[in-house]
Amino acid sequence: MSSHGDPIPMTARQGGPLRGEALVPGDKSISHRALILGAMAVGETKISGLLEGQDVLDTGRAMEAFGAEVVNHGGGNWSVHGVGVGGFGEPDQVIDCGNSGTGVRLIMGAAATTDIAVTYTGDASLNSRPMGRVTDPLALFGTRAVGRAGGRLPMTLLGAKEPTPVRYVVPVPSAQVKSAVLLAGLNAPGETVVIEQEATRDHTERMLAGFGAEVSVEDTDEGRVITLKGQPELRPQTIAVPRDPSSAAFPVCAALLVEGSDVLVPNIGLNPTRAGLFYTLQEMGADLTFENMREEGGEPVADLRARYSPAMKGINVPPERAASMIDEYPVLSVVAAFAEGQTVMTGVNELRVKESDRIDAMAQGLRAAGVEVDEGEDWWTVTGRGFGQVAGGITAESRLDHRIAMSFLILGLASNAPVSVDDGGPIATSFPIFEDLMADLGAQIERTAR
Ligand SMILES: O=C(O)C1=C[C@@H](OP(=O)(O)O)[C@@H](O)[C@H](O)C1
Ligand SMILES: C=C(OP(=O)(O)O)C(=O)O
Repeated sequence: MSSHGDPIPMTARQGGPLRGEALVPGDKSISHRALILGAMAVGETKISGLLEGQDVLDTGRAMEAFGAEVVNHGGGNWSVHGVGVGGFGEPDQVIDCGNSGTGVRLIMGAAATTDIAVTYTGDASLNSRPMGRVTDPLALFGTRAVGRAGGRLPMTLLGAKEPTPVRYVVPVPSAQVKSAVLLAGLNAPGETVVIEQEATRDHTERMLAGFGAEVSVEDTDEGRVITLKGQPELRPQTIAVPRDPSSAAFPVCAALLVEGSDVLVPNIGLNPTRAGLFYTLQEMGADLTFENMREEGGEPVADLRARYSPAMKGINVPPERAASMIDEYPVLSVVAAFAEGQTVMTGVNELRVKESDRIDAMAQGLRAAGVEVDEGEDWWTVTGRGFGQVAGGITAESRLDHRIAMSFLILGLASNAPVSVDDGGPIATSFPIFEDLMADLGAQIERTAR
């Protein structure tokens, strides 16, 4: 994958307005889940609009290593011939999940309750991220894990021989942890119960129900209680993946910041557990509208229209909204740099354990670009300089983190001097068409000579 290869330095600079339609690729979270549940069903699942980013391709290869047949029919159409719950075979090679936390954590869960030994690894970013948050609950099923110090990859998981169902209160707001436990629960007899205190993205619950599992969700004083009946036969599905709101965030924020812009981003998944950024931008005064609201495949979708919005103001982003926009804080911090007044972001410790420490990565680059940023362990603030007042003129480190690379390039489209990133390679993990899509809108982003 490109983030393993030579760095791809890139530079963004001011140009004319951004205009047109931005057809962003399929949702990354839903794409991973479609491949994994397809591999756990009996028969052929058909997927259209699959994200063909490296993270998802790595998950597809992993499903093949477990014995599923994964076929690319072209044009975003894929099929997965599954081996059934409990049908995973032992891979004869290490499972390399590249840069993807979602990939490795969900796959660990899916394989944890089958009696096979699996070794996982990833790139330097993934191998520095904590896996104990997943292997701790998987141990309750009877799975054993041996990895590097601090629960880091590479790591081998010995699947439970006789899995027992689990009741688990998720200690951090993480859809990856919740999903790993639910996927492990699929091959445990009886009921697995997962309780989350803060609602996180619910694609796993929705898709499990779609594949015919018995799954119920109840809001109680203890939190959101998800109950799954183990050992179902999953029925293959036809899945149309909606476009990714987390990718849409980049052309949307660019349009808000670049003078004269008017961009339509059609058919975006607006699941409420994902849409927090768009409500935050509206509260800041963005000219952002949801057109043609509708339901598709059980998920709310709309066309987003974003226009240049030079009167945005900083706000306090409520901590209870964090999970619904967790991947969007880096690009929000860029918008906040142009707004008037301070933007306060609290309840965001999780940002420190993503592909990079995202608070530190954005704070360092924004400060170098002339923006005041203050931070604590689980909060940060950006003091907006106003439109036309952000200096830029930096080269930011992307730290093997696609969202950091794209966020700094968006900064460069509106700052006074160009902004470069040392490596745009990681962008291909989630948004492989980013450069072409932005160029079609009129953005001045180019690869720079090293
Ligand atoms: O479940 C998922 O698909 C994801 C969950 C989130 O991670 P956490 O579970 O670590 O919050 C998010 O950051 C990631 O991009 C995708
Ligand atoms: C955090 C992210 O992904 P993952 O955890 O799957 O690596 C992301 O895409 O922003």
